[in-house]
Order: sequence, then C-alpha cells, then structure tokens
Amino acid sequence: MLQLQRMRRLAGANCLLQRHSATWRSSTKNASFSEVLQLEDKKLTGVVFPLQGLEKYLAPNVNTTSFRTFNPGLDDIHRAEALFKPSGKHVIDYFSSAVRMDHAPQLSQPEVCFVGRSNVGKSSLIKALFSLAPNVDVRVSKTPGHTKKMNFFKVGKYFTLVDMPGYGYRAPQDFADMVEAYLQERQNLKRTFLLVDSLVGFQKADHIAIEMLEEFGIPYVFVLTKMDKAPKGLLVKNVLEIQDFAEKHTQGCFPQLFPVSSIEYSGIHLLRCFIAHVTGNLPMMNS
Ligand SMILES: Nc1nc2c(ncn2[C@@H]2O[C@H](COP(=O)(O)OP(=O)(O)OP(=O)(O)O)[C@@H](O)[C@H]2O)c(=O)[nH]1
Ligand SMILES: [Mg+2]
Repeated sequence: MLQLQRMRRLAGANCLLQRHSATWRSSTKNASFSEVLQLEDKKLTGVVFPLQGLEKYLAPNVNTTSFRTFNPGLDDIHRAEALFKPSGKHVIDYFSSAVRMDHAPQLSQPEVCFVGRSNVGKSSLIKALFSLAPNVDVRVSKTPGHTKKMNFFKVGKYFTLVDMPGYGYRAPQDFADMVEAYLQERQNLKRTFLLVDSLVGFQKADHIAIEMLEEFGIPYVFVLTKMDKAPKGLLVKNVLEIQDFAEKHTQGCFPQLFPVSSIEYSGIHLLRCFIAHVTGNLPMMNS
C-alpha cells in the first residue's frame, strides 16, 4: 500500500518541468566511433568520456577516482558499437509495447530500462543509442508525457532496451501499475538507468524514484541528460552533487554518473559500451 501511495505521488508530482524547445536534429554526425576517433584529443575525451572532459573545470582537490569506475579501452568501445549496428541476421528493431506487466513480452534475453521525469530525454537517448540503426522508430517529443507505454526494442538476440513513460508532470494514469510492477517483477532486468536533466538536477520526484529502486534492491545508474544545454558551471555542480549522492547515500546505484547529450552524442559511445557490458555481451579485460 505504501508503495502504491509512493508511486501515485511519483506519477502526480509536479516537478516544475522546464519546457525545452530544442528540436531533435536527426544528423548522425559523430555517432559512429570511427568518425569520433578522428577528433583532436581534447574533443575526443569530452565526447567519449564526458566526466573526464569536465575535470578541467574542477577544483584541484576534488577526488575524481570514481569518474573512472567503468573505464573501458577504445577497443572495448569499438567492439560494443558492433552490437548497435544492424548487419545480416543481426536485426535491431522495435518489438512491442505494453501498458500492463501481464502484457509485457516474454523475453529471456537480458534487459535494461530507462526511467525518469517526463521530458528528461529517455526516448531521445534510446534514439541516439540506435543512431547506427536509423530505421528503428523511437518517438520523441518536446511535449512532456509523450511516451505512454513501455516500449520494448530488441537488439538482435543480445539484449532489449525498454523506454518507459515518464513520471511527474503528465505521467500516464496507469504509471504505477505499469512501472512499479515491471521493476519489481522483471526477471531479466539487468540495469535501470535513471535519467536526470542537467539543467535542473535532482527533483523531488527523482528522490521518490530512488527510494523505490533502493527498496526493491535493483541495480541502477544515474544518467545526466542534455549536457549540451547546461552552462558549464551548472553542469559541474550537478555532476558533483549526483556523484556524491550516488557514492554516499545509495546501496544499489553504480558509483559513476553517465553524462550524455543525445544531440551532440557526448557520452553515447561509453553508454553503449556499458550496456553491452552489463548485459553480459562484452567481457572486459580490466573489470
Ligand atoms: N538539447 C537537447 N535536447 C534534448 C536532449 N535530449 C532530449 N532533448 C529534448 O527534450 C525533449 C524531450 O525529449 P524526449 O526524449 O521525448 O523525453 P522523454 O523523457 O522520452 O519524455 P516522455 O516520453 O514525455 O516521458 C525533446 O524536445 C528533445 O528534443 C539532449 O541531449 N539535448
Ligand atoms: Mg519518451
């Protein structure tokens, strides 16, 4: 009952959403890793390892050890990219949608899902991750509350990505039945990505979601979205705040934040690599 009340609060919380007017640019420039590798060193670091790219804005006494908790080599990132590129029998596509857990497809391959406030950039992030498979239809919108169902996207036989409806402003009525049940019951769920907007940082509704993930004891990761939009000072402030919170106040959260821009593709290659890794598709030498 407590959980239901909490999910209702989550669904209804008015989070002072900012309406972002930026429109999705469909260019896939810099989406392919071989193109990114041609960038000069400083830009390469910022695009591929955004946290490390931000280090120059930090005070010298800030401990950045956790910025490298997941620290793949460029060859690992390259190997992961192959999973996100359709070829021959390797098909990447939308699979199905569900508004209730008993309508969710029975899939045994590993799964990861994306949750966060409405408009935070969940669908855009999935679209960016799939930029090498441009035929995959991922719907994004500047109107909050656009995604109404759990949308399942299959990456061949390797794993599934699930785009969730947002919580907070304009969340769907049945949000609680859908998302709470999914998070609690989905056996093949390997990681939940909780997205936070870099312009506003943690909001009340995010803390309710974190409380729920902690209570369910499922592993999750923070992703900081829209890093192209936030002024550097604000970006750094939110990065440090979230890193600190993940390290000191959570049990189930991975201690490294993943900042991304789905417009400029910053952090996208690293996140592809992390997903490949947590779904068991990319054993790594140093992990
Ligand atoms: N500048 C910028 N805008 C972004 C980025 N990611 C998303 N947006 C914009 O933010 C708005 C919302 O994006 P969506 O991906 O639809 O957000 P969502 O979290 O799926 O929203 P709901 O489905 O409503 O919960 C759109 O106008 C996107 O173009 C980003 O990295 N940078
Ligand atoms: Mg969406």
